[in-house]
Amino acid sequence: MRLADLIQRAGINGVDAGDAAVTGFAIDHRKIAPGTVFGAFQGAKFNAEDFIPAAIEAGAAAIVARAEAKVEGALHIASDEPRQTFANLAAKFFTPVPETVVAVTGTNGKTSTAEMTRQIWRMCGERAASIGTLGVTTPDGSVSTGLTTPDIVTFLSNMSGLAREGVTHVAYEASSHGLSQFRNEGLRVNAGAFTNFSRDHLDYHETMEQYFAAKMRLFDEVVEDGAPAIIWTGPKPDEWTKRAVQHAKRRGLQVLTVGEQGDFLRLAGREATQLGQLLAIEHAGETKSVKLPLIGAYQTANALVSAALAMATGADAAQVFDALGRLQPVRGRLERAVITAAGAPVYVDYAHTPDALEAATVALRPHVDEAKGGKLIVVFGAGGDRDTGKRAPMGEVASKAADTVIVTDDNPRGEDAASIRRQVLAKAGDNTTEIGGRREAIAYAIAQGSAADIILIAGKGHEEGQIIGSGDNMRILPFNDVQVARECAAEMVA
Ligand SMILES: CC(=O)N[C@H]1[C@@H](OP(=O)(O)OP(=O)(O)OC[C@H]2O[C@@H](n3ccc(=O)[nH]c3=O)[C@H](O)[C@@H]2O)O[C@H](CO)[C@@H](O)[C@@H]1O[C@H](C)C(=O)N[C@@H](C)C(=O)N[C@H](CCC(=O)O)C(=O)O
Ligand SMILES: Nc1ncnc2c1ncn2[C@@H]1O[C@H](COP(=O)(O)OP(=O)(O)OP(=O)(O)O)[C@@H](O)[C@H]1O
Ligand SMILES: N[C@H](CCC[C@H](N)C(=O)O)C(=O)O
Ligand SMILES: [Mg+2]
Repeated sequence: MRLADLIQRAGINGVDAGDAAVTGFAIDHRKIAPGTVFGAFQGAKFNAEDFIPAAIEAGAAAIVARAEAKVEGALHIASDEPRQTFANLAAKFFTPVPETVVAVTGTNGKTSTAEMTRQIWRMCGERAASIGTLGVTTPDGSVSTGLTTPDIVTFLSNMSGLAREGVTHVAYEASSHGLSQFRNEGLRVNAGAFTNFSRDHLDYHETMEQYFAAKMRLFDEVVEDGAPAIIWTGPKPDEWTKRAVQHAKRRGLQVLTVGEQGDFLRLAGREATQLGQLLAIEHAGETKSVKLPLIGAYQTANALVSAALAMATGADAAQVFDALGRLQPVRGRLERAVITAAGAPVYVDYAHTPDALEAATVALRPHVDEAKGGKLIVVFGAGGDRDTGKRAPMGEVASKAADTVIVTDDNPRGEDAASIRRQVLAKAGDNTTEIGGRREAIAYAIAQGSAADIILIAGKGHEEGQIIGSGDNMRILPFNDVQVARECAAEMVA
């Protein structure tokens, strides 16, 4: 492929690439082969501009970097926003791409929504895939990628790989890190969704304003002109929701609100049943009744946003409503791991923000048999090397929402686990106990649980390991909450 053609198609002016050919794209200088275009970005740990000479030595055909970067011996594609320019250029190389691509952002619910959108499409007969925290899920299986948002080269090559395998519909999760680092764009995005906004990741974004601005790049820049913007609006739309609507309107997108206050899909009624929820949904002047086979208000929210994404990109409404009734649970999201010998149901949930802990406990509270003196028992911790300011609010929320709370460890990474627990405990009430080892904490909760109780193990969801240490000392010890809960329940019987 000729570099000059890619440059022209990406709308980059003032660069003469001559006859140079392109063989690939890389953002890591160690992955350069002759003919590769190297994106040399300034990162949190490295300034890849330092690796430009080595990249050229290895045969880089061109370097996308700031104008100030020193490039000698290869074409310099200079840009004020090298990551964005690189994404746009690479996207012209990695083709074809799936016909229908949608992106989901928000603090909580991105993975669930991307995954449910994939399921709905599949039930509508499309070959669909999703990309996010759970990895890449295709019609043929799933592969874990480690990060919610892969790097831009992996993202774009995955997209074209999926298209080549015949996948026509992809829903991907646009994290704030990914959006602010231009890690998932360049290709046409047909619709975008915003689930909700609350505290998280302030270690990286510093302020709520900056965190919100990162998310709003989805509506401001990433989705195509005039695209549908699906926005969740709960019973009382908060300021962030209103601002998301403003962003979408300002860009001229087609705003489709969903929820108790929604215009496109209005949640007119929601009743908890033993195994799910009975929903009344208004759409296009008609009210449909849907038996959602999942519990918890938050799962209704994600299911409806997914339904709207599918409908807004061409799926038949009747088929979508039918699919809602057949949704499969999303791994690690209010997943019932086991019922103990004493009869206590144990749920695993990926809640790792104050808002998510609230949502998960609200979802489970109705299942506690209060008439029989049942308790909601919650085990959770907060991750190391992540937003420290969310820790005390998480402890406070859990101790208010649950009857018994056990604060334990969740991926301490490079931090001292005991110090993280202390921060979580700062505003927690007397109903809170501290047990460092996560297995011991889970065993303790399970030993307490009776048939009237509900046990919630929060924070790790689908994760398969406990991350301890950082840098060269980082280790991932195998750990899966569902499996450990089952083991602890079995040990009690033995
Ligand atoms: C803070 C952060 O987001 N970092 C991500 C970011 O790194 P960075 O650009 O700052 O990279 P860097 O390590 O400083 O290196 C700068 C550049 O030098 C290059 N390099 C580096 C070394 C070398 O020898 N040669 C070389 O060329 C690197 O490839 C990179 O392009 O870009 C990298 C590649 O795209 C990511 O792997 C990396 O994720 C790190 C590992 C990470 O932990 N990220 C987490 C926080 C994250 O992004 N999480 C969100 C989930 C959030 C959520 O779900 O709520 C996600 O979307 O996954
Ligand atoms: N719509 C929602 N409203 C409030 N809380 C939610 C919502 N959806 C999910 N949650 C909570 O957030 C947790 C994580 O859900 P999910 O993995 O779908 O979110 P995410 O946005 O992808 O998270 P991450 O940022 O870690 O990738 C759930 O286990 C639940 O506790
Ligand atoms: N995507 C989130 C996941 C957090 C999960 C929790 N188990 C933790 O380690 O904090 C993050 O990287 O912040
Ligand atoms: Mg996710």
